[in-house]
Amino acid sequence: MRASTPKAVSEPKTPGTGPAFRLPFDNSFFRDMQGFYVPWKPEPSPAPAWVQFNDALALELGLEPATLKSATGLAWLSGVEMPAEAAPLAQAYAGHQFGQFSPHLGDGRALLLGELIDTAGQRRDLALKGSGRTPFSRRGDGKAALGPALREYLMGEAMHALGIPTTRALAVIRTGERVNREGSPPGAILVRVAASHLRVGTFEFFAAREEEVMLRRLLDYAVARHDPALAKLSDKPIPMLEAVCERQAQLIARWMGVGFIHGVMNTDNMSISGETIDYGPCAFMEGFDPATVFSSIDRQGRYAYGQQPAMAQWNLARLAEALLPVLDARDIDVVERVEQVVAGFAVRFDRHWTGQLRAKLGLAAEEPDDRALADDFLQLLQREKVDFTLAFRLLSDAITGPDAALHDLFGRERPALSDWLARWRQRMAREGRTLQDCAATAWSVNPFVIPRNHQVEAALSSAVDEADLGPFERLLAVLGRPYETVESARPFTLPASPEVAAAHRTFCGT
Ligand SMILES: Nc1ncnc2c1ncn2[C@@H]1O[C@H](COP(=O)(O)OP(=O)(O)OP(=O)(O)O)[C@@H](O)[C@H]1O
Ligand SMILES: [Mg+2]
Repeated sequence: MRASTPKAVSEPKTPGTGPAFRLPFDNSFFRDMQGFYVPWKPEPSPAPAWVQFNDALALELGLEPATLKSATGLAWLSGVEMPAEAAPLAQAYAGHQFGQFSPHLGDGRALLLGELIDTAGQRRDLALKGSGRTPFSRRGDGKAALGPALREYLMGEAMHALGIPTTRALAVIRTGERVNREGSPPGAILVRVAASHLRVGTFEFFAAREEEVMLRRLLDYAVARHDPALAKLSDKPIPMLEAVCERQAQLIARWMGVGFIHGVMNTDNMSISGETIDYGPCAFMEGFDPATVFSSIDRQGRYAYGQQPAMAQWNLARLAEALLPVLDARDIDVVERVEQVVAGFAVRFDRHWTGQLRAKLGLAAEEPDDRALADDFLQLLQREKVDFTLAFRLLSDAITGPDAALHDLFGRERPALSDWLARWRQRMAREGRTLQDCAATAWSVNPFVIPRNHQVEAALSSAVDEADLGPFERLLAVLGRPYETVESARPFTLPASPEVAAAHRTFCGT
């Protein structure tokens, strides 16, 4: 650990001695993991310019925003020049994409620049996405368009503010060239910060090549980085698999608690660290329906909202398979134990999901019928495709306030809602806590505002088509305080559905 490295990047400049500041990288992956990557340089951006810079994240990394936002900082993060201590590399990985195995994916448009130790002592990757072709690019151009880069920035910040583990963006930079996509949009680089870029697909890459020694090294590296408490065990694969299952079970329950649909839960987009990674065609669900899909490429609904736990488990089974070569072959029960761990994901998820739902209903005590109570509410939502976020927020408000707005939202299901509310209130009376406390529980997990797709798209089209970042920045600011009732943010709580929006507007006066 290099926690004692100067926190800020500023250092006094002595004329003629090079840059006035540094990025204090400590590149464990480059150092320890030869054979897992190709050293590679980004393509220099022809005319780079900042589009977004994340001051708060820079500070978390121990970097001075003002210093990094200099011309030198821009050159470093746009491929024009490499910071002295960077060791840029493209990582190898494979992956199951929509069920099909691709043995050779890897960073086709991304590069790990290096690792930084943040102010909390955590190791974080600093990577570029959209920085040009690499040996893994296949037929791709190695580029990213400005719209999707800004989308990833916004979604990552929204998830972070919601308290959900996620990769985040330090910056979005225009490269100064147009990319070969529909409408020839501006090209961009997303500067991404992650607990690591180890994916389920990283293990699959070496398992498919039957590289047992490499798999062992990868396992040791992943454990040292994400589960150091397990590092001393002589037999690490099963405990590591359990730890990854636990993190994914928590993550998927948190996603579903805010209506998040990842959209491309391929094994190459599932992180070993338990962070959300790759905000491709993701979105937040509005009207509640577990079959909701956002991605046009997901025609079968494989990654629909309600499929996410099953798909996470499927991906974890692929991780388990990839670990088989490093399991103790003398242990005849080993396959059975691995199967139990993967099957155990469902139990872990269920526990976290029940916990989420309980909190969403304002409950803290545990009663056996809580899950049925919550499921009945979800069924009511599903019948009329009621807006998921509004319903739970208005339900939270109804704990200590009036419930007229909630009734309006349920349309024809109002009588059924009244019956359900009566049951819920009886249950809450047994909490042994004040209603204010119950409301505080509910408000802490039921966001007031989420990134609604129609608003995200409008903000992105202003940014990309009209070079007006105002709407994007206003949305970003609102999403930074998702659980607070901020009166000026009411317009951002409106769903896409005109009927629901109209009813809500009437009620809220927005
Ligand atoms: N424009 C591109 N050029 C080259 N390779 C690409 C391009 N777009 C995607 N790929 C590669 O295709 C594979 C799957 O892409 P996917 O969209 O899941 O990842 P990504 O969004 O590029 O990156 P990440 O998962 O790091 O966020 C990856 O190997 C990725 O590097
Ligand atoms: Mg990806």
